[in-house]
Amino acid sequence: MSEETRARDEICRVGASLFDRGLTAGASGNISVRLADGGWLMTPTNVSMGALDPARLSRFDATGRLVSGDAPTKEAFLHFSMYGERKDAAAVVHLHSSHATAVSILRDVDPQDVLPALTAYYVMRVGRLPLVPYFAPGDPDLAHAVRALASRHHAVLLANHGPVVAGTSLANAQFATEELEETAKLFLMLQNHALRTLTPEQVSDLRRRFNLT
Ligand SMILES: O=C(O)[C@@H](O)C(=O)COP(=O)(O)O
Ligand SMILES: [Zn+2]
Repeated sequence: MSEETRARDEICRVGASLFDRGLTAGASGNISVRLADGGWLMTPTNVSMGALDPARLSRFDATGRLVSGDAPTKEAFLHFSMYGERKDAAAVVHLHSSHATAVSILRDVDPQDVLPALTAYYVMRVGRLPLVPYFAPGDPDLAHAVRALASRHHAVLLANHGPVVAGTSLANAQFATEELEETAKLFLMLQNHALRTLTPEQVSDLRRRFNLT
């Protein structure tokens, strides 16, 4: 089986898994994968993550030209922004997962780092999470705003919208997105409770141990 065939199947399998577990509803969310020839596969616009067809994914060549498949996600430029700034990114996942999206709507969060270091696994998979100011979905200014953060952050939270996460593989992007969602859920459960978050020393220790940037 070719690398591209495997990538097509993996995108559809991951999309169905995310959809079936309620991590993005309706036709929300999008996924992309960078291929070895420098091109990309992206999910088409207006399609449920639960009903993706490997043969209909949007295929771009290495110059970013659409060469086959259905019309791509309206966030194609946002995905390209991530890849442009992160040479190690092999995949990008964007969801409207409920808890992360709820946090993206809270008024009093730190826009430099929206979620506290609640657990070690969150620090290991996500790290710092900046809030991208609100722009309409598909607005080129949204892609520009993500580009401005992407060299320093593989995960960002779009205000009043949802998370965007890059990974060195589709599995890593998926796992980090799921960890972000679980941490957002904990954060909301713990509102109005006194927290004992990880200390800066504990976070630095994790960064050293696991070679995190
Ligand atoms: O929120 C939106 O409209 C997009 O960001 C999205 O999640 C789904 O759009 P398409 O990928 O164009 O279907
Ligand atoms: Zn969206």
